[in-house]
Amino acid sequence: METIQIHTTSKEYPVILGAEALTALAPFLKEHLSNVTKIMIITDSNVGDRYLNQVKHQLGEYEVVTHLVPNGEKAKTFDVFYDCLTAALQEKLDRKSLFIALGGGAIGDLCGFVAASFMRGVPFIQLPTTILAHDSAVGGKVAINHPLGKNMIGAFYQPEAVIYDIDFLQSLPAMERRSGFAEVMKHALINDLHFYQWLLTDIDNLQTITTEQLQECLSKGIKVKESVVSKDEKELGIRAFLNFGHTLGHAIEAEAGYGSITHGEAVVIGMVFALRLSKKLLHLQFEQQEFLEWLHKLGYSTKVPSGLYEEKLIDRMKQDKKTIGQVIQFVLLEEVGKPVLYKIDENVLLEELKQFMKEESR
Ligand SMILES: NC(=O)c1ccc[n+]([C@@H]2O[C@H](COP(=O)([O-])OP(=O)(O)OC[C@H]3O[C@@H](n4cnc5c(N)ncnc54)[C@H](O)[C@@H]3O)[C@@H](O)[C@H]2O)c1
Ligand SMILES: O=C(O)C(=O)C[C@@H](O)[C@H](O)[C@H](O)COP(=O)(O)O
Ligand SMILES: [Zn+2]
Repeated sequence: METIQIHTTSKEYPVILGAEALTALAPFLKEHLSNVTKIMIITDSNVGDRYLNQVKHQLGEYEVVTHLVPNGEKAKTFDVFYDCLTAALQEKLDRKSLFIALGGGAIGDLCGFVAASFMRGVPFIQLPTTILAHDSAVGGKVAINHPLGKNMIGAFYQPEAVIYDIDFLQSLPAMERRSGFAEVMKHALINDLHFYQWLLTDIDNLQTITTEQLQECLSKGIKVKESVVSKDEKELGIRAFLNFGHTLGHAIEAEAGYGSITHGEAVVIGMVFALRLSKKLLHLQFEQQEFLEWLHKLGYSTKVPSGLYEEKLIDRMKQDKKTIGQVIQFVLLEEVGKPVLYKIDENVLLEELKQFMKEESR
């Protein structure tokens, strides 16, 4: 088991990562949150059916209630958010109560926002169950979606701890492995050429990846994230680099309908496009073909899903949180490990996107 300490301006907390990390939960509560009155676990049925009893067993001496929400992106809606708050009030949670997010990024984002809002803020702990959550559980971005844009309603609100038991990852379906691994690639590409090269040479199958390799990927990814959020918790500057691949990725998710493509699979398409722009506009030296072949071998599609239109995607990008005064901004790379935020003219972007969608659909 490994502990990675996250330092942000508002809070410091540990990520406890490894096999059987769940056993660290009760000792953590005893040491740091000894006066907890009640615990509400927010989870979904995919995760709850498999792991809820194990978690409850660890919490034997506490008063625990569970609130079940829809699986996946359907959890990040106003209605579900409202229902969580209603359940918390009905269960008489108070300011000394604790929320636990048991699940992937959707559960973490929702539960974190519930915790941030309930009585103006009560503590929460993240128990991630997906690869993707090495990203989402760290750094304190919590949010729900609006039909007009991804993660539009939310807060920066840090957890008390992230307890990341990698035994939970064994039941992840292939599509969710791909989704999560996309954020591992992102962390490598924006921060560390050696990390990227190691991924490219050592990881060729996400189903047979070893526990050691997986833990190494998660640990390295979390350290990249820590190095960014410790300097810029609220995205006043460099935190935007963590949005590499997301300008187009989020537009695809919203335009396709939340949940019809996984977050990571949309981000992969966004990264491919951002790398292409980086080569064209910033003369990035990068073996794009090698990257594409690796992605295809791992099972990713690098095409924008059919039925989506360039103009509509551009409209979505104009509502991206990085867009200021209607000017779209992309995270591009000058080099692998050297990201920049780049303002891009809408007409240039439209032409590039048209070309990309034409070539990638061949
Ligand atoms: N806050 C952040 O910084 C941040 C970072 C990246 C992504 N996100 C958000 O995270 C969300 C995606 O998270 P995700 O990829 O973890 O997906 P998810 O939480 O939607 O989970 C994906 C699916 O896998 C199931 N599942 C989860 N764990 C499982 C397990 N161990 N075994 C079997 N099934 C399991 C879930 O029930 C769900 O159906 C998106 O909404 C994205 O916007 C947030
Ligand atoms: O932590 C961040 O900052 C990120 O950008 C991480 C992203 O992987 C994540 O998808 C995040 O939720 C996107 O944030 P948003 O502000 O663009 O909604
Ligand atoms: Zn993301």
